[in-house]
Amino acid sequence: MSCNGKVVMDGNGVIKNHKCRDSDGLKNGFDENSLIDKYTFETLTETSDYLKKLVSIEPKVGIICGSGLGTLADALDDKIAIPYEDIPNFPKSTVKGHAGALVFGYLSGVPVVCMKGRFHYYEGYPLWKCAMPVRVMKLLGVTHLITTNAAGGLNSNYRVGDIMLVKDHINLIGLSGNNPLQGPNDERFGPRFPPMAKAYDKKLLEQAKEFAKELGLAKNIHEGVYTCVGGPNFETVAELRMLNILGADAVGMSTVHEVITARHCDLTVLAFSLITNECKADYNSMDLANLEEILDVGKMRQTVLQKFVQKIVKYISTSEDLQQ
Ligand SMILES: O=P(O)(O)O[C@H]1O[C@H](CO)[C@@H](O)[C@H]1O
Ligand SMILES: Nc1nc2[nH]cnc2c(=O)[nH]1
Repeated sequence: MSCNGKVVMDGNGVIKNHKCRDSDGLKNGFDENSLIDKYTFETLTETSDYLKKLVSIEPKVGIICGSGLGTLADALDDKIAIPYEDIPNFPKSTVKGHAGALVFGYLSGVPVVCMKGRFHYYEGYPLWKCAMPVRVMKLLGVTHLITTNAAGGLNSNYRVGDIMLVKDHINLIGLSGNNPLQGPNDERFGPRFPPMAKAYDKKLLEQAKEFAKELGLAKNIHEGVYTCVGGPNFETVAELRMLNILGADAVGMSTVHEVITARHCDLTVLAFSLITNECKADYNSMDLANLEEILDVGKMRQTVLQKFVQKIVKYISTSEDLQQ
């Protein structure tokens, strides 16, 4: 369970003052030897056990709904929604467009669990905490993660409403020394030094591209590189120019730490961005990104994206190549 005592952490989750450990160092779910106060395997198992007792559905696919994409969870059959505040050790959603519930149910007959609302670094949560639900999904039996986001299009060929399948990422936050896997490594989740060169499953990506075409999105589907910045402010013109030079096609404030955590514990990953705004690296441009417009684009695409995700989930459940 989470700590009720006084804990003072810096922005990276590094503890400054912790007054509520017991002698085994794990009473409150934290590892005493860690400079970073991360949940242990046991703490996360407490969370997954709580959910297993509450819900009989055994999810195979985990879905993370991006900003304005919570309606992906609405398409589930036989839904059971559990508010984050009722789940032990779960953070709370604080951003508009992220409802804050874990939704269990079936998509195309396949048992799934959806995060209707994700956690962002700019909300004040350290990266490991933003990504902790991915480990809970793993402990629930999930083998595949579909993570989605709203993102600004850096690639000049991208238009609002397009979908970018993520083929790779640039972990800007990680390259500057902040990573969800920081701190002691628990081999029960995965290795100390996980490779990230093939983080996004190529076969799943190719298949998703075909599904997008079947849904009439041939002109709107791309594959590209996503980059995650800390936020919450949108980028300056100089920053957009830098991101273009780095080779990023879309920019957002999420997803990368989830994918790293998922690959670390060997989940197969598909990620896609809904391009909600075009990032104009031009001082004369009058287009300024704003949340309302971003959420509107999610609404505009909700029906087709529900069908898109349904097709992907069905494919995951039937494709032998993807069985783990
Ligand atoms: O990445 P998701 O959660 O879709 O949200 C994106 O949209 C928000 C900005 O409006 C930011 O949180 C950005 O990361
Ligand atoms: N950082 C960032 N996140 C976004 N999410 C949606 N659009 C944007 C954007 O332009 N920049």
